[in-house]
Amino acid sequence: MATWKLAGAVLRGLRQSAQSSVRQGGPTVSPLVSGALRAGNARAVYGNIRSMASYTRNKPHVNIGTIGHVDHGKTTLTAAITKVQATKGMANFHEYAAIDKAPEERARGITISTAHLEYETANRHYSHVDCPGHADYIKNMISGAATMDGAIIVVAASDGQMPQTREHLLLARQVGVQKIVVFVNKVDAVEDPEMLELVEMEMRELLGTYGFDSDETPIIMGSALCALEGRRPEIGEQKIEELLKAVDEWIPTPERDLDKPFLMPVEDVFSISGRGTVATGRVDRGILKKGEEVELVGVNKEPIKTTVTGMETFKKELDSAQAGDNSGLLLRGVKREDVKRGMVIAKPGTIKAVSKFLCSIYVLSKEEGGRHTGFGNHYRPQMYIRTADVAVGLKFPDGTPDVDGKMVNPGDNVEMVAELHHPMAIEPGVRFNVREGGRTVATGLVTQVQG
Ligand SMILES: Nc1nc2c(ncn2[C@@H]2O[C@H](COP(=O)(O)OP(=O)(O)OP(=O)(O)O)[C@@H](O)[C@H]2O)c(=O)[nH]1
Ligand SMILES: [Mg+2]
Repeated sequence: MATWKLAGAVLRGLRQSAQSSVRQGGPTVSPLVSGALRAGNARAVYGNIRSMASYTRNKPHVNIGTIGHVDHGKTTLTAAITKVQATKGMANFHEYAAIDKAPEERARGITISTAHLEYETANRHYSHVDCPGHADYIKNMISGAATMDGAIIVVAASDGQMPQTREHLLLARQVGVQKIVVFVNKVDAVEDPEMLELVEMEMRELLGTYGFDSDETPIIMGSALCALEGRRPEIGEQKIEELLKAVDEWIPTPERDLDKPFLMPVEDVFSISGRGTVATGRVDRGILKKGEEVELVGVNKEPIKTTVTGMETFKKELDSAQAGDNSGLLLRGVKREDVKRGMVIAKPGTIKAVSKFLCSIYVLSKEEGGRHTGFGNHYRPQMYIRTADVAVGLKFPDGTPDVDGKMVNPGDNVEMVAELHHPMAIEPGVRFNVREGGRTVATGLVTQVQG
């Protein structure tokens, strides 16, 4: 630990002279535009074709994705992976511009919405979500990460860890990602090999801080750009091979909850004219067959009843959607505007929309990127639950002495009562993040539903 801390200090010194490639935040996109962007991605999962191939479950399926600070090379790496796997017939090559395809993404050179794509290795079938690194779009990152079984964190060797390297590790952990593989990118742009060693030490320290295995986590160093451009295979293509091997070996195929009642949090929604509304997301638990009835739970007090008349994964037809699948469900008789990201699609009668619950909260310290000051009763931040984000009021439980004078300080663990602005599908054991003023300030767990 002591050496890591020291390494961190040395590295920070080194970096003062190094040029940072971090871009400044520009104007944010309007909700309308970002809605359109998201729908574009949902269409990767569900096509508008009536006759299509069926999805064959001949390999275990795992959901992964790229996370990390803005500009560190997540989209370039995603494109490079598909390029390398395409040469073996295990992927369709997605060019960089085909992943960041929205006009605003191209103009600003950043990822705004998540992009979903698929590829295979010899051992497994992967669904991959490329997340935005920019702090303004963390909402999209959280809902993308909520679908991952494991993640690749990309960190540029030229910059080392940056604010969203840390925040993404924290959020990934909090949404249930257990295992991470580190890709130290842009090694072509770094001349001093000592710099790479320091980045590795610093990343190991960070992994430990956020509850990941600091010693055993694989760290691969390479250049996504070289791999994509077919240059310097020793840091390009070969490193992509090493990365995929590490992902195959280090990220376990999760045990899926196939026996529990079906539940899928909605990540994206779009409509196909003449056919209906499609909701996409990663199935959390259970199995659903075509033609079965479901409920859309959340936002409204009462669920919306509907029937699933079609299901697909990456434009391939599914007979049933099961825990772990990244799927699109065609919903009968439901309007596009009635389905919202953050709702869940569940087996009827198995989960309720509630507004009020008891929770256990950990308030991040200043050093962890949290608040510098405490907060009191009736604190009103934004809560992120599964793929949802909703305004919340947090207050101390009834009977707390001196409620008006009581403060919760950074670094504290506290039990509080949460009241959501609108009801969501909540049950004990569900984890959430709390954000305010553009940063994550607390994480928590639902302990008891109150109504
Ligand atoms: N020198 C060098 N540049 C790279 C490498 N990988 C990516 N880049 C460049 O870094 C810039 C950012 O790459 P992106 O892949 O868009 O980064 P990102 O992490 O997806 O960025 P956001 O999604 O906006 O957070 C681009 O100009 C890339 O060409 C690399 O291995 N070496
Ligand atoms: Mg990107």
